[in-house]
Amino acid sequence: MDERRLREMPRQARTEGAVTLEHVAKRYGEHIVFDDANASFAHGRIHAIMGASGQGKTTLLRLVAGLEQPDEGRIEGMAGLRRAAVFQEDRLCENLSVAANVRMPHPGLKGAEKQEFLGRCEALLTAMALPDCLARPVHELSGGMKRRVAIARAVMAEADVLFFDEPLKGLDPAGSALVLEAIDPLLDGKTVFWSTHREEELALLGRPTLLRIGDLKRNGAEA
Ligand SMILES: Nc1ncnc2c1ncn2[C@@H]1O[C@H](COP(=O)(O)OP(=O)(O)OP(=O)(O)O)[C@@H](O)[C@H]1O
Repeated sequence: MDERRLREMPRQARTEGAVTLEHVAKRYGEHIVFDDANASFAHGRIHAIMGASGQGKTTLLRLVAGLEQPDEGRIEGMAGLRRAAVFQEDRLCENLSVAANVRMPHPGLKGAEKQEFLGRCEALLTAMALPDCLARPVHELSGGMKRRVAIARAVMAEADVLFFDEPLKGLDPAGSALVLEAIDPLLDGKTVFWSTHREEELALLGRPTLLRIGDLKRNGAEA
């Protein structure tokens, strides 16, 4: 990987405070996902959200991201913050090139700035073992390659808060380690919500705070 180049990438300022959940309830019909959830997630940290399938990891991320509203209670600490996400589906535009996809959050980039941005994307994708793919249409890529493009797009977006919902799904352990090593400098100082059910990702994430979603259902949690 081109370490020097990655380290030149701009970093976000650390944000003070926390995202808090206060007495949050969320139901789908009769199904109660959260009853009285209370939690605090410090800004500028990586928060690993762990739990078995169906426990509510995606629901939590969607609530904090503002894509769903709680039935009761409040979520504070997100006002005015820029968000980017990798959800379980890649949500890439299949007929567009990789370059066009990673540029989507930056529609105003032109000329030298655009070239400089694409140079940084190329360095990041190369570090993820995806060299020379910027010009390729996304529909030509494998599932694991698309995952990495979706992750690159999110970390290259100028977001304060990043949501990753099982982002390494479908990647083997070596590929997962490579991706995490590559994006690590770009997560610095950002508030990151990272959902997974794989314990081994915790070590790869460095020192994330850990929320087991079962604890959120039972009681308050602070991270
Ligand atoms: N739009 C919806 N309508 C009805 N039920 C839903 C909806 N979204 C989620 N649920 C239910 O809410 C519960 C929590 O779902 P969620 O997707 O948050 O779990 P998860 O922990 O992310 O699971 P996985 O690891 O499988 O992605 C599940 O029982 C699910 O069936």
